[in-house]
Amino acid sequence: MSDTKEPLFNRIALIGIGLIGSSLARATKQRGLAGEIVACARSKATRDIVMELGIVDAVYETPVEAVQDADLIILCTPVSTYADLAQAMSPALKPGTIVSDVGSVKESVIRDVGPHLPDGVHFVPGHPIAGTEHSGPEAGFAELFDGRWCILTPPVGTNAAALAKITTYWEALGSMVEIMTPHHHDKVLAITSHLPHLIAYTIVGTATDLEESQQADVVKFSAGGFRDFTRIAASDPIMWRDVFLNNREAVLEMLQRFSEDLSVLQRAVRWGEGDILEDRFRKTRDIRRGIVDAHQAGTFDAREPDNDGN
Ligand SMILES: NC(=O)c1ccc[n+]([C@@H]2O[C@H](COP(=O)([O-])OP(=O)(O)OC[C@H]3O[C@@H](n4cnc5c(N)ncnc54)[C@H](O)[C@@H]3O)[C@@H](O)[C@H]2O)c1
Ligand SMILES: O=C(O)C(=O)C[C@]1(C(=O)O)C=C[C@@H](O)C=C1
Repeated sequence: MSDTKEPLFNRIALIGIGLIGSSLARATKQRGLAGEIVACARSKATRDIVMELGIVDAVYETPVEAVQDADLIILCTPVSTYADLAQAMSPALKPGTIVSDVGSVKESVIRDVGPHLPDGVHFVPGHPIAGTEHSGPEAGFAELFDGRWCILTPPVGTNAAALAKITTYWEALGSMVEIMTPHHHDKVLAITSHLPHLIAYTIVGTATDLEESQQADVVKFSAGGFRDFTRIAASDPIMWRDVFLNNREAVLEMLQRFSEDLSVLQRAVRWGEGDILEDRFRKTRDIRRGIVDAHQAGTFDAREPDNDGN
């Protein structure tokens, strides 16, 4: 009798094969989680690259071809494409198929995808809290999800077996799974991910609007904090446009609070109120230390948040 383990899924279809899709393809293949991995990419150039990279078994031009006979479909494109993709692939979906995604916002995804799925198809939205500023199929790597959180936001009434299977899949990719409501997800991510990106895009934009003489020195001396902002501000413009268009309420709420807090610091700088500045900076340093401690205890994130040794 053979002791070869059955893969978790017979056929996984990845709709969109950029940073996240190609990382999923690589990790799924490396860990033997699917009998077959197929993808959908619109351009021939991308399809050629993906086949050359050898990360999938087949790649199709249209979603309806790609999802044929798949038992797991994962949307890995910018979130504004989800409604059209769900509509396009729905005629090929069979009862029992699981549809998931990796989108950075969740309430809009449920709104956009859910109505297009036929009865009996299980929808389990997800979001790996892992990424880089790079995009495209060459940017992916198999270890991306290792030791990172993956948040699942199953709608009320989600099939328990489908939820358990997606949980097992992400855990097999090395992630830690947390389940929450899409509303809670969007609020938390608005402050931990979306606002930081908005601030990075702003500060780098502000620096590039300076007079020419100052601009040259911005580039020359951007070795510290500013350089970190430029990394984040290099993230994909389409993906991030879609995040802000689809998490408007939560981002605006966090932005309002942020602006108020910034005004307090602005006032302290103006009036030389050192105690206010010091108090705030001490509190934030404690928060950072708490995050690192939780990380080292294995309760926050199994990977170093950064490599600065703090
Ligand atoms: N980059 C990150 O850090 C990160 C992290 C977690 C989740 N996400 C989410 O993952 C998703 C994909 O992001 P990414 O970083 O992999 O982006 P990416 O730009 O690297 O890849 C997206 C791919 O989708 C393709 N695409 C766009 N529209 C398509 C369509 N209609 N049909 C088929 N393919 C299409 C693009 O050509 C591109 O190859 C987004 O929804 C994003 O919110 C990104
Ligand atoms: O590390 C990065 O470059 C990221 O921006 C990753 C990051 C994040 O903000 O943490 C970006 C978007 C996601 O939806 C999830 C993860």
